[in-house]
Amino acid sequence: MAKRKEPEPPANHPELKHPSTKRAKEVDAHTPYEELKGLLESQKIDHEVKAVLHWFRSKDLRIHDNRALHDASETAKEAGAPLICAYVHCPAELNWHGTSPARTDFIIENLELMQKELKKHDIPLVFLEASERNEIVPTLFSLVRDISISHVFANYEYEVDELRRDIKLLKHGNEGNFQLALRHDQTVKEPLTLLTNSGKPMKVFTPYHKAWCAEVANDPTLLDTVPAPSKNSSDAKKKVAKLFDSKAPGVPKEKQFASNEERDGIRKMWPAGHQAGIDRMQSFIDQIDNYAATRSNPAKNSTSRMSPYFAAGVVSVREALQMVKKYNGNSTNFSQSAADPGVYGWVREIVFRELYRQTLLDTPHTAMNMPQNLKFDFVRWEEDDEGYKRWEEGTLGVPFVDAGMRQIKHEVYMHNRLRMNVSSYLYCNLLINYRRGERYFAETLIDWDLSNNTQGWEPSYTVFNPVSQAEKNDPDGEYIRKWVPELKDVKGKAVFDPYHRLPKEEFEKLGYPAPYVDWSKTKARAIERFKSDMRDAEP
Ligand SMILES: Cc1cc2nc3c(=O)[nH]c(=O)nc-3n(C[C@H](O)[C@H](O)[C@H](O)COP(=O)(O)OP(=O)(O)OC[C@H]3O[C@@H](n4cnc5c(N)ncnc54)[C@H](O)[C@@H]3O)c2cc1C
Repeated sequence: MAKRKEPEPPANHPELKHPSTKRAKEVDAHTPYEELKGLLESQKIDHEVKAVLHWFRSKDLRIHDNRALHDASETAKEAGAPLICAYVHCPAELNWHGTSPARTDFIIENLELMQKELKKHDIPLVFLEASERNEIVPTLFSLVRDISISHVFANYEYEVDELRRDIKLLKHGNEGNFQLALRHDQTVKEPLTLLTNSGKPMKVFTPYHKAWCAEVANDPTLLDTVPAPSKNSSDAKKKVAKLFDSKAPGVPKEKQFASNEERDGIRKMWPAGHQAGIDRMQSFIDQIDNYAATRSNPAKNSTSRMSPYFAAGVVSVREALQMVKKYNGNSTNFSQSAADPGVYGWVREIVFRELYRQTLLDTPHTAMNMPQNLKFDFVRWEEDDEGYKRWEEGTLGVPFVDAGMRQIKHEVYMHNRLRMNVSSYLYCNLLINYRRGERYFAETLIDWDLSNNTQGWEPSYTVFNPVSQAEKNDPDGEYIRKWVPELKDVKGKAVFDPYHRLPKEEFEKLGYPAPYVDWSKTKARAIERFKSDMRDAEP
């Protein structure tokens, strides 16, 4: 039998472009992470410390408990050399990832606050601008050369392109006489260190979670945090005096909010800054008891809403877990048998985040617009622009899904239960390429995070039923009534499925659409399509 071909992405949707499954497997077999690690190990490391640079990227925007920044500071202090910080702003990079206006603004606001904080430590934060993605390294390199930096520190970013960028920097280092040091900072357990008995990185959540809990219970130092950097000495400060008045980058035109009113509303909802993140975490701990019982009920607002702070690294997960540890009787045993259900449940979500980073390094093709299960690349998706439009505006006639899609528009955030439901509806019931939804999330969310998002969007055969999901998780219909005002006066269980549960005349008065597709029929269509298209697929 002829080998089935992967369908070509349609030309009018460049965001759907991706490499072949063959290329994906090649990258998995020779990962850029391995290459980078090898190059780091073979570096010359006898440079005299003249000036030290910490390069902030968009995932470590804090000065507290920042591993690379701390080590940069210690290196500079020991040698009496100046410490300088830099951030390279690259609008093309924001476009490449589809970063939302909200996340762009959040990043820039945090950078401005950090610049002020660092100034109090007599450390300059220099803003550089690279017009194109391939200009990022040369732009940083010119700063390194201009001020004779001997040591560059940064925290690892685990996405393929970001690893390749660091490989490029390292090659410059070898030519340009500086040394590069990268630190693992995003997680508690370093990715690729929780292994199966046969020595392979764990992939399955339950064993990973069990192993993670055991390690953290036995070794509380895994949660140790490091202090903010030391002040530059007055001599060191003098040497870098001209770098203190660097101006924060402006928001690129295509990343601006529609209005100042919208911007102000979002900034109020998601205030920037480390202290704002810590305050939010503290308010969450005050009600963490409710988490186990109501975390899946989107009306109860009982999750932490810490995701934007974790995604941009404004607060580290170690700092957050130190606070949880205090609540947990000063114990780092977060397993089910030892911790309160709220604590156990919340830490479990952090562990998902950790596993997803391990997965990103283990199967880097997941950062290349390719599904984890490569067979899904063989599915023929529907080109249903009307269906997509209704999905995005929240007018599918499916209350739970529509409510979620309206929440994301207003809050640049969506409750996890809804993320699960709206994604399933898009690629199962509408049979629209899941990549379109993944991209829309990136373009809208303030908490966009490549590994959480791509793995959240990983297609599967599970088709969520939005009516029973709503009945179970939003039992009073409060969330639906809040976000879909057309249904606010609908009484009782009719709110979950008004088209089928109200008399025709009553339904017609609501001004709310009938379901765009039939759930049962489209569920059967999706299963059939997945089965038939993946049957002979040989990625
Ligand atoms: C389709 C889909 C897309 C998603 N896209 C993103 C994304 O772009 N960015 C993002 O941070 N999360 C994403 N998630 C995961 C999850 O929905 C959010 O992290 C969570 O809703 C954030 O709210 P919270 O901070 O109140 O979570 P809490 O319940 O308080 O959880 C605490 C933290 O744990 C992590 N976490 C929680 N749930 C998950 C999860 N399922 N997977 C991985 N980490 C988790 C987050 O960092 C979160 O802040 C996605 C999930 C799905 C199903």
